[in-house]
Amino acid sequence: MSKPQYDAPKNLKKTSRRLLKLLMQQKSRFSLIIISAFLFSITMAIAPLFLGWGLDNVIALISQKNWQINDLIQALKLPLIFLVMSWLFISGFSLLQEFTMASVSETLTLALRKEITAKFNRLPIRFFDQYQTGDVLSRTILDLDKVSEVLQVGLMQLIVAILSIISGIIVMLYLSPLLTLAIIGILLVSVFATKYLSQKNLIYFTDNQVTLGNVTSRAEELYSANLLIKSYNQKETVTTEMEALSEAQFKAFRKAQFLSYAINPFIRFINQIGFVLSAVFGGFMILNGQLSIGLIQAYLQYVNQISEPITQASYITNTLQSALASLERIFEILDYPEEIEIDSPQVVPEKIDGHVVFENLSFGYTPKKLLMENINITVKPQQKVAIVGPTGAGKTTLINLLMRFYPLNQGTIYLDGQDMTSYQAADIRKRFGMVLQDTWLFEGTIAENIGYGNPQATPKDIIQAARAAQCDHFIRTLPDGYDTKIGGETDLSQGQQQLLTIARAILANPTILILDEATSSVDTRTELMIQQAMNELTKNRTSFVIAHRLSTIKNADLILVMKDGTIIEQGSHDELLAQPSFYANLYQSQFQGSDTGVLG
Ligand SMILES: Nc1ncnc2c1ncn2[C@@H]1O[C@H](COP(=O)(O)OP(=O)(O)OP(=O)(O)O)[C@@H](O)[C@H]1O
Repeated sequence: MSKPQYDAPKNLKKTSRRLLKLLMQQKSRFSLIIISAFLFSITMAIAPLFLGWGLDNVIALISQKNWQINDLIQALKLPLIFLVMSWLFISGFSLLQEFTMASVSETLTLALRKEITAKFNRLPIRFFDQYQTGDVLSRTILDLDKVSEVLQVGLMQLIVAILSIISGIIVMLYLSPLLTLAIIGILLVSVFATKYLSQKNLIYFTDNQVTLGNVTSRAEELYSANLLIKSYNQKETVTTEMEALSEAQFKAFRKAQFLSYAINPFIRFINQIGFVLSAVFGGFMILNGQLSIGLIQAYLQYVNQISEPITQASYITNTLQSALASLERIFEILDYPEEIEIDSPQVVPEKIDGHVVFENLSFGYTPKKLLMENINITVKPQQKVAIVGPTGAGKTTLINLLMRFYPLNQGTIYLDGQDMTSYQAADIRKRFGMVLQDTWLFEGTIAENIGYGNPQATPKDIIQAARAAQCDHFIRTLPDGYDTKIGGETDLSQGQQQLLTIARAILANPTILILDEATSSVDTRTELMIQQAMNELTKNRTSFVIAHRLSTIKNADLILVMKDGTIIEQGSHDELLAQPSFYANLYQSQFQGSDTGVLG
């Protein structure tokens, strides 16, 4: 897994604008939040005045000598009613805005998640070459989670904090401008302290995320390569490595936690200094008759009420920034250039003969370096093409180009005389079937796995395909037959898995078939069964086989011999052997006298 980057966003303005645009898609709910937060802050700003009013009424009453309990009730009645009402409003608004914000954030996250999923289907293979699986997962899971969490909590807090600060300061300025300016001065110190500490904290948290990422990806490797580790006796090395990574993660976590717990008490201490100073100055003002006791008590409540949001706001802006950086990483995937399709594609004809022509084809994975140049191949309908050549020769690349996984630098591939790019890639790919060495079976029943490429297939069709692929017999010996679940208790051998994928391809009934013969050795009987199944599969359709077995190569109508990215020879087995050739050399060195040699 590549290291996650939880740094500041590269383009703060642009990303914030884009986020706002996304939020504006839920305009009514977002407006409700703003209105509710506004009313919440106003009520918060007014509430202390009611308490002050009540307190002043009580002080005025007890300074008279003859007062009755009824007088006290009268003095407190109205202020208390207003106070209770304001607290009810505050709770109501708080509930409303938090609930609505959670729903806005979840809707936005769901929309992003759906957009990413849809995007994956449109991304070119080049994207998957460029980004590692771990990186993509961390963007689509961790980053998205972070955005959702920060939006839900952080954004709401920020909106409320800003509005509370503004409304609080307005009332404070009204009560005592001089004292308010002094308080703001002290609070600014705590703002800068918070900003500084939370930035440091973010760095520690980033470290924590990175070290956690390292531990996770190493653990992932350990599980998947467990067999390899055991067979190479690497247990100790791996354990030491894992311990070192876990140790580093522990240290980073401790640092991050310590600072995050230390920030609040420290900031609260500075704020308390502001509170004490206001109390002292307030005392003088009461003595000088400038303010009543009730109003000073209200004023002190304001100091508390704005100091918390002020420090909170400076803390949240950092968290928001890191969420914006996460969002940027998600946008990077969403903005990745998609497979280029022509504007008005041709409809793929119902019947395709499978006549394939590569004409003057050139291709390179990077624009600067060409791997293949001037490739010309003609394959007649229902021919079997064997592609052979040493490792890295370009066999897979040729198949990738046929499947339109990469755009050509030059040249054209024709299918039944029609330029393949005149069809939509997804439409034309439906006519191709692929059976690769890495058999892909998903968690589900055997029947579901075979029926994957043909949703309309009946159980009878599935059994028929399994028979043709020589796997009906072994499926019936399994505890639940075709309903046996793969991935649980049932472990299938490599050969059995290969047979199932062949059955799947037979059922999908593609016009053109791509086969990557397994190089791994299976027992002779299974090998024979696979061979028979493959023969069944390639019958009556054009097929391209990355061939490793001599029997396949000998039976092929056309052999393409590849070396260093190019086709150096082509012809039938007999044609190629009839003259001195690279193929003849390969054949003599690897196959003569044996029928089971492996080529490529
Ligand atoms: N996605 C890629 N990006 C860049 N270069 C690549 C990519 N895939 C393959 N190559 C390079 O292209 C060349 C041909 O690779 P290719 O996989 O087609 O060979 P191959 O004949 O199928 O090999 P093998 O028999 O080992 O599978 C190699 O030099 C390889 O390093």
